[in-house]
Amino acid sequence: MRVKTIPPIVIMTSPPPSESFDFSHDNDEIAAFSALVRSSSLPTDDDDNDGDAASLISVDDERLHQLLVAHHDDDGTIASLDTDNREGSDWRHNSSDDAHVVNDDCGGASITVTEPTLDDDDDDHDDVNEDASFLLSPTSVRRHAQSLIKSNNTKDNDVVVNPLPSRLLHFILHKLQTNPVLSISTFCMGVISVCIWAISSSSSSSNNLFRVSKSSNSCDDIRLHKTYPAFPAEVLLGITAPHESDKPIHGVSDQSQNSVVVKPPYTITDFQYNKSLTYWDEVVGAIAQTQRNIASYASSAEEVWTNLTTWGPCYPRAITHHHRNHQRSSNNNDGDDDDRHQYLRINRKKGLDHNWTYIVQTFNSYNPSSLDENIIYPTERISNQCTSSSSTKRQEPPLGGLCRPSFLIIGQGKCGTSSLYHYLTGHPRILPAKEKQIDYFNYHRAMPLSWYYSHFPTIESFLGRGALMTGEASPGYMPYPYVVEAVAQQFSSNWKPSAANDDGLKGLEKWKAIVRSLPKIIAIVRNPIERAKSSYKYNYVDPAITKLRSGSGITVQGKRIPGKKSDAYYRTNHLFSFEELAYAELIVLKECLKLGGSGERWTYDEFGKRPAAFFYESVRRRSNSTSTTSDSTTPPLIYLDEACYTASKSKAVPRTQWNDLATEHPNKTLTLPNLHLVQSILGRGVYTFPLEWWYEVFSHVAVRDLDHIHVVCTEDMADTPESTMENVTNFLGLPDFDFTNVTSVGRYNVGGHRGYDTITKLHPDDDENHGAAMSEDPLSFPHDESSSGTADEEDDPLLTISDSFLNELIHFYQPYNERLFQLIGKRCPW
Ligand SMILES: Nc1ncnc2c1ncn2[C@@H]1O[C@H](COP(=O)(O)OS(=O)(=O)O)[C@@H](OP(=O)(O)O)[C@H]1O
Repeated sequence: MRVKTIPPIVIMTSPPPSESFDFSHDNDEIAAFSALVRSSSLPTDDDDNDGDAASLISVDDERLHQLLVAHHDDDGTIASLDTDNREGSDWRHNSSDDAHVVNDDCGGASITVTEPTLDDDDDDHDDVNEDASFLLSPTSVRRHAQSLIKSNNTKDNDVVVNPLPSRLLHFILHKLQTNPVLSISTFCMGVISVCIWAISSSSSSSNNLFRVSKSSNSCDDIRLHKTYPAFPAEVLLGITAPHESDKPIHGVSDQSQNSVVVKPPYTITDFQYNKSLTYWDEVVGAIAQTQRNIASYASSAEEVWTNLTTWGPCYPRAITHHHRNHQRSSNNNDGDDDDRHQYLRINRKKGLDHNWTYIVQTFNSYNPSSLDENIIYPTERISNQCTSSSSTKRQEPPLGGLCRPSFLIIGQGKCGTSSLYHYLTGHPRILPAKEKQIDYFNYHRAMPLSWYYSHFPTIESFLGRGALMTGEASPGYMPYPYVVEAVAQQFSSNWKPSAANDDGLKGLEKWKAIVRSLPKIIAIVRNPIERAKSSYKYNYVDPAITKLRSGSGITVQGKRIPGKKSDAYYRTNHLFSFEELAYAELIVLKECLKLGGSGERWTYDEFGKRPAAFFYESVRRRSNSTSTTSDSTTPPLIYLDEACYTASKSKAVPRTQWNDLATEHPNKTLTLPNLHLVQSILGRGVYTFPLEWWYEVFSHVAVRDLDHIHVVCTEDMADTPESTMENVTNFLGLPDFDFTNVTSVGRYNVGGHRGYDTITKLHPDDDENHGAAMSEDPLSFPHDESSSGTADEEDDPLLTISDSFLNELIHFYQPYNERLFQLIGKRCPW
């Protein structure tokens, strides 16, 4: 039987109006609804046939809307789902005029469908507005289901209606009743996931736990991997998988059929052996507690709610602003707890008055093309409340329901961070951020933390998808010690770099605990000469040509450079070659990075003389140590980006390192803003210096069992992508996953700056656009294995390097590369 891919609608029945909830009670309405399902032609799975079943019907929400509207006159059913205004969980009220009760003609039970509001725009949106109800008779439900079958031109057995134990539904509804606004999404997502699981498990004679149809043209779409609906709800809700004996198999695609078969890639046992997961204890604790609660049927709403809304890296769902007013004044996250209890107290009383009987929740989880809608992000971006003042930061909006990143890909820029990010988020247990690069810790630090977290999926997405983590990739993090400091202090207020040295073992234990609370750090490094060429193109050639072409008033020697000329014209007349720029920088770097050079002095002055400086002790310790380097000829910690590049000479010569160049080639001295990174096309490839600051915080020689930083070689990602990704996965403590389908899609952001999300297929024949993209882009350089150069690019005179300069570069980088390999404990092939 083929399972339909249309999004499911969950129709749930209400709990009895009693505060002490009896899970074994079979509500009349459930029985009536079960009868309704049985009396329809749809198959059910109520094995013991005792009516202990409510039903889940897969139906497209748009379709349902149409159907409901269509039936309005027939039987008085009101259909007022406001599909226009719905985005994520942002459901809106319907007008009370639209609601009225229907006398049903099937089983004597009338069914009220109440649409909850989760409209975050409204401060006072805590209660479900009963006026917003719309009403649906059992007859119309059946009719809708039947017409749906017809309208979709499917065979009967394409729609599967499965029962869920009514006590489970009672249980869930009870939660909704006691805390409707806050927990509704969580539970609906859980139930939807259960439905999917139930549907697929009953519909397949094989061991498949999930089946997701593949849309015709999406099979090659990497994003498909992010739509796997495997989920923890089955574990969470205490439901055992049907094939317990099956060891879980990690996400597998069955390409032979028109479907992708996915098995949940982990079970609770995976967690038990995977201690490296930062929040392992929380996850296991939440699962275990929830299972116990369900098993005993004696849990309090608070307990279960807490467990379900504190998932892995997510903060408990915050209370609405309205209820925050009731709490004692508190600006920190602990306020959430007070809020919750207060809210529950109020709502438990109120809950009795709620006439919740059915909730319709739609969730469009299976359409790969609408991936972005599938991930429920916070409905409101909080940027409007932000200013740069630190007092504003103290009044952080609550973090409830938001999730923090568990890993940061910190760079280096032009080393394949886009590919690494996309490959990694192809793992079914990782949810992507709203965008690859958030740049919070370098550019947007003044924004509240909630702004940062609003770029990540919410707790509902985590629960619904069975995700274990999310993360981002901002290459602008790596070069800056102040970013290391910001990350450490953001996630742990106790951090100080010397913690591990404070008082022997105790200090070390303290340090471990602190580091475990930080996101894991992933860095990627590439042959520095190749990186430099990529940067030259991205940071210099492309922006310069774009600007020149636009004729935006760039002058040389007082004369305006004409716009709309050919690229070749600009390259020949107005651009420095790679070698020219790199040579100028090399002189500066050599002086800066020598033992006792300006970099060492500058860094010591900046950090080693101010006890309040975050890295004070690190800098002093390392400057006294003779064993920090492999060859004793390179200096200790250097803040390369700040220390090595001198200030502007003039507007026309923004770096004094370009002084000679400007004199020799006045026609190429462009007064362009945003060429600042060109100062460090070579420097950013001396990876050891920026990384050592990160290692000061995230690694410790004495603690081999706790490495919180992992470095990937770009060339390994190019040559052996699957095993490279497997290493990253192991580092993150995630279940194994076969990345073949993810990495074989191609590479991201190839050739200058095509966009972080733009894929270039590995074999040009596979990609119609590839050729076009490359022919637009004749400027490039001789590439190594990891790059994507073409013969055309290799001919570009701007990129030609003399043998002597190439050797000089190799010689320059060699000691720093060795020092890097010693730091990271492995060698890259350069
Ligand atoms: N899988 C894989 N293996 C090897 N190399 C790869 C891979 N994916 C991307 N790339 C190359 O990485 C360069 C882009 O790096 P980033 O995405 O980090 O750039 S950015 O800093 O975010 O702008 C860019 O380099 P250039 O093409 O030389 O510019 C990409 O081609």
